[in-house]
Amino acid sequence: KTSKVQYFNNPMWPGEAHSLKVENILYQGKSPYQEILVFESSTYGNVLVLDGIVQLTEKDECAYQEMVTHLPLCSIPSPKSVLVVGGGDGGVLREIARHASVENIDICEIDQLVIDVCKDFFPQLSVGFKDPRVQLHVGDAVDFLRNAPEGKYDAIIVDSSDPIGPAQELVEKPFFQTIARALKPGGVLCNQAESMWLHTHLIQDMLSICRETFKGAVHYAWTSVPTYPSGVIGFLLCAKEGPAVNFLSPVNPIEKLEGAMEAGREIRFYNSEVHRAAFVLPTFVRRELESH
Ligand SMILES: NCCCN[C@H]1CC[C@H](N)CC1
Repeated sequence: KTSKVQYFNNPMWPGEAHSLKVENILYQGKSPYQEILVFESSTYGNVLVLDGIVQLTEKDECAYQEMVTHLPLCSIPSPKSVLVVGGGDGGVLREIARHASVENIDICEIDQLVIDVCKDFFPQLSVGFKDPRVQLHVGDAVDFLRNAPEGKYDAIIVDSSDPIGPAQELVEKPFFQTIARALKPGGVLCNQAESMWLHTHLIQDMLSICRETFKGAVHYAWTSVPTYPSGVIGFLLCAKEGPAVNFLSPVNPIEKLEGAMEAGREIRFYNSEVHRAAFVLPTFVRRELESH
C-alpha cells in the first residue's frame, strides 16, 4: 500500500524518489493547471500532492507556513498590507492572521480547485480564508502584479510550487520587477527558494535577479521540512530600498504574535531564535551563493 508520490525522473530532483505510506486516497482530480491528489498517510496526516509533488502534509506544514510568513512579517515594525502569491491551501493566510497590525490581506491563487479541495481536506489550513481581512483574487499573479498599484504592500509572500508547472514564470526577472514596484519603500518580499542541496544554480540565478531588483538587504534563509526533497526548503528575503530592514534580528517579536491568536491555533515551529538561525548558512552554501 506504499505510493511513490515523487518519481525518479522529476527534473527538479533527478535520481531521487520520495515515498509515504498511503492509508486512503481521499481525492484525485485535474484542474486546468495541474493534477491534484489528497491522501491520508500513515504517519504524516493528510497530504496534498500537485503533479506528483508533495506540497504539504498536516504533520510538518507548520514549519514552512510559519517561516515563509513570519520571517518577512517579523522583520518590519508594523505590517499593514500584505499580498500572498499562490498559497491556495490557506496556511499562509492563517499565519498572517496572527499579526494584529495587518489590515488587508490580498491573495492571488491561479487554481480555484486547489482552494476548494483544501477547504474539504485541510480545514486547519483553509481556516485562513475565514479572516475578514482576506481578499481572494483567482487568477495569474503575473497579471495581478502587473496591474497592482505602485507601493501598495508592506510585504509580499510568494508561496509558490516548483518552477516546472504553473509557477514557471514566478522565478523570472520581470515578475520580481513587478513585485518591487508593488512594495512600499522598505517593503519586503519572501519567496519560496528551493533546496540548498539540490538547486544552488536556481538559487544563484534568483539571488542575482533579486540583488539587481531590490536595493535593500537580500538574504537566503532555510528551514527543515522532512517531506520536501532533501528535507530542507529555502526562502529569499528581499527588502526594497527605503527604511533599512535587518532580517537577521526580528523587530516584531514572537511574544506579540502569541497574543494575537486570531488563527485559533498556537504557533508550533517559529520563534525569534529560529528566525535568527534560519539565516546561518553551511560553508558550501555560503561559498556557492556569495561567489555570484
Ligand atoms: N503552500 C504549500 C507549500 C508550497 N511550497 C512548495 C511545495 C513544493 C516544494 N517542492 C517546494 C515548496
